[in-house]
Amino acid sequence: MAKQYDVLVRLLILGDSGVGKTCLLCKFTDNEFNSSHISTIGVDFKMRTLQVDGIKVRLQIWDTAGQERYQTITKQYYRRSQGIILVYDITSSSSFQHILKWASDVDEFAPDKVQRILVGNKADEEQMRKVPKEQGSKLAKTYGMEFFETSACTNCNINEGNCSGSPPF
Ligand SMILES: Nc1nc2c(ncn2[C@@H]2O[C@H](COP(=O)(O)OP(=O)(O)OP(=O)(O)O)[C@@H](O)[C@H]2O)c(=O)[nH]1
Repeated sequence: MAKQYDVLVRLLILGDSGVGKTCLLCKFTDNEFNSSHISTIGVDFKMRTLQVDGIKVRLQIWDTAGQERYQTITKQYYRRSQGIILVYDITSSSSFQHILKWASDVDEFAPDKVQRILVGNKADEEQMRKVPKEQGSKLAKTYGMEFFETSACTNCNINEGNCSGSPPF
């Protein structure tokens, strides 16, 4: 049987409850969007294989519960991750402020020099925006992260270059 992938990469999605972590993952792996909020219990994962420069890269993406009560469980998964996606909701200032706490947990529990990116989700909710795009960009620069605004709802920046009017920084 042909080998299904050349490289396995483990990614972890972190952020407050309700910022849209599960929706981002479902959109990326299955092109599905769920308008209701069903809180993740502990952790869950999904896979997607991409072709990158002729190499089959299998992404194993771990979705974590944002709720405080699951943090003991979710922190067990930091150590094995090779990349971390920190997510806030552009309509929620508190979810943005809490990125500092998520980033400090990453410093404490994830491998040294793990790659991180910052994502401001729900970019379709412009009229409800509480976090200016520049603030997200500034925070990302401070931590040396790439920054994207996304929408799992409208498919903005879920796959590269498919978000007209809202290119990644
Ligand atoms: N407008 C809008 N709503 C979104 C978007 N992404 C997610 N949502 C909504 O936000 C709510 C929470 O989404 P989830 O993906 O369940 O949130 P989560 O971060 O996984 O939450 P926990 O599992 O509790 O940590 C749901 O009602 C989603 O439909 C988006 O891009 N735009």
